[in-house]
Amino acid sequence: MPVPFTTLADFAGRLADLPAPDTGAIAAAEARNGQLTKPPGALGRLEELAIWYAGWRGDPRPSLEAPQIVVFAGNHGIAARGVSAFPADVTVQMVANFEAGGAAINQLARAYGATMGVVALELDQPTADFTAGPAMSEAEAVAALGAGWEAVDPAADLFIAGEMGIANTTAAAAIAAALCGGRGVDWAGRGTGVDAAGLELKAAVIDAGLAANAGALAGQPLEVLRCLGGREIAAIAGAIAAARSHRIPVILDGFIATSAAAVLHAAAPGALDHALAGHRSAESAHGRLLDHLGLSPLLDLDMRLGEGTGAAMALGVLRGAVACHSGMATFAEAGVSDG
Ligand SMILES: O=C(O)c1ccc[n+]([C@@H]2O[C@H](COP(=O)([O-])O)[C@@H](O)[C@H]2O)c1
Ligand SMILES: Cc1cc2nc[nH]c2cc1C
Repeated sequence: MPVPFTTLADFAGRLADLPAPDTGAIAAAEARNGQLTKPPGALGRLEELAIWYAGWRGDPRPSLEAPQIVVFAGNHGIAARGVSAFPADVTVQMVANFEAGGAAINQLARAYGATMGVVALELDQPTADFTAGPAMSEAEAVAALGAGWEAVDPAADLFIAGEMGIANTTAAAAIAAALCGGRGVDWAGRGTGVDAAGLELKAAVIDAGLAANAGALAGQPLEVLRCLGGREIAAIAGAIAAARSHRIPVILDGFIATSAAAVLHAAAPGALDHALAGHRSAESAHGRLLDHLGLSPLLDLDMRLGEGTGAAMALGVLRGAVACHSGMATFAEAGVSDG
């Protein structure tokens, strides 16, 4: 899909003009839900999910046939500070693994019938170390937002953005601190499995990043993304916005994907109305970030892999919700007494 912005201000303008769900489809889906052969409310949250999906697809009896998963990969200058349990080379190595079909997300995409693509973002050019200044120039941030925007297939009927980037839990935590308040210690987690000393180091790196970029951060969510984010995080923000422009519902993955979503929420309240939280990651601050966004995760499976894996598991739940809503008989059709 062609990229309709060339500056961060343009992108902010797109966020100010987002489509709403189809209220007629929501009303008709609610009416249908009330006639299906089950006690009222007996499918619990599945009912709310199916009605939400119907609204965004503009169809009171929708199908979910073309889910798309894209994994965005980026490298981070702060990786050189030792904030991850793994070396930065793992990012490019995992991209090869995604392309060969050997990663967890490849298996889950197949299991739940989604297409799966990988977008590697300038892996040989890590972002700048944000403890010394902005991670990205405006041109770099816009290019990454645009790569995410372009990756969304307008024909998809559900979108999941996954990510891969050694050190990106530190970037995500810095974004969360800048947007929600607090310090490094409040948002740093174990990521790929750092020890207690690693956790302390992460908190210090986040604090240094907040201090080094303080001038740019105040009240400017897209500046937070540029100064503290990574290319894959910016690409996820661009992809979530592109999906919204096509009324394609989104399932958010873990802590890093949610930090990208949080930037959109801060820039334009309501920008995440087409997104649901797929799961709560075991990354310690993820639950708090979801609370800040007013999102209630569908699953809590102690996962902390990223790649889109938690969201892919939730796709199975959404598929079930839509199948029941659109496939069940009504009381009248089935000749069942409706009490
Ligand atoms: O999705 C999550 O919540 C999540 C939590 C912890 C780690 N990860 C993944 O692990 C990598 C980042 O961890 P780290 O320790 O290098 O910052 C990155 O590739 C993420 O996909 C992902
Ligand atoms: C092996 C490995 C796989 C991953 N997938 C997402 N993040 C990851 C981090 C590591 C270290």
